[in-house]
Amino acid sequence: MLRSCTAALRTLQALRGRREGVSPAARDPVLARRWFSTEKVIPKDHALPNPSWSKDLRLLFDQFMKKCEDGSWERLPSYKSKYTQKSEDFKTYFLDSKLVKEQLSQAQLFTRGYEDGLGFEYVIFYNDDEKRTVCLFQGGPYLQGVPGFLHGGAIATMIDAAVGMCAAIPGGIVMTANLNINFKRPIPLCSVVVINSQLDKIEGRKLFLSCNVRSVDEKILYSEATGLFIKLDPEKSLI
Ligand SMILES: CCCCCCCC/C=C\CCCCCCCC(=O)SCCNC(=O)CCNC(=O)[C@H](O)C(C)(C)COP(=O)(O)OP(=O)(O)OC[C@H]1O[C@@H](n2cnc3c(N)ncnc32)[C@H](O)[C@@H]1OP(=O)(O)O
Repeated sequence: MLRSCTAALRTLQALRGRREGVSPAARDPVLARRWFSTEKVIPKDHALPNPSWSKDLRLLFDQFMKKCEDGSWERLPSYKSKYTQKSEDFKTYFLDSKLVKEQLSQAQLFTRGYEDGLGFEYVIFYNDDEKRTVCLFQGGPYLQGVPGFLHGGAIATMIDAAVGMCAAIPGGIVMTANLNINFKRPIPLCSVVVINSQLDKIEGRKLFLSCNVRSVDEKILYSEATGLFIKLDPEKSLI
């Protein structure tokens, strides 16, 4: 655990050192391309391995990618701020266009706001026949609560995101109305856990889901949760 935390912190220090005294475009090739060329920037998909991923996370990732080959499972891509169809629909139906233009240009997904390895490293796989998701999650050193363990809010965030995706694929534009979590064992910082979520029932606009968080060898049950997600009504304002 300590070795992967140290590696993530060292990468951050190296990046910071490299940044001193250079212009933003000189240190960021993506930014440079945006400023100096008309070439379209391809947003980075964060649900793919990077050097901060531990051996456990890579092994599990490879296993699930194998399961994707026959089409029964699907890896869900994940972006910091790319506009997916769902988020565009959300903005169209539920947000004021002035607010979208003026205030959301800096916005990015909470779980993707950290540099590689320091915060939430995860990938979610979806099985449509079984209406369930599996999220492989490695919580980095900036998610600490009690020393050496993940903050409960970070665990809740990851559960919300994983269960939320399991609700959003069949449900469309949904929001969390209720999330009930039992924290049964503390999760060691920088370890890998598996978050299993499933859709239990749909009643009108209500989607009921359940979830458990386990160790890679499935021997430790870290948390259990249930969630209620509501499909938003485009006739109703959120504000
Ligand atoms: C998840 C994916 C989303 C995809 C879409 C965008 C794409 C973005 C891309 C990438 C996302 C990455 C993933 C992020 C994941 C994180 C998700 C979150 O954390 S969401 C933030 C926290 N949640 C809030 O802030 C909601 C605050 N609450 C509300 O705004 C309203 O309460 C809302 C919309 C949830 C429901 O309001 P109403 O007016 O539409 O519906 P009413 O009539 O109140 O309820 C409908 C039914 O549900 C029951 N209900 C509502 N809340 C309940 C509750 N808390 N407990 C029990 N029942 C409840 C009611 O009793 C009613 O039931 P009866 O139809 O009469 O049987």
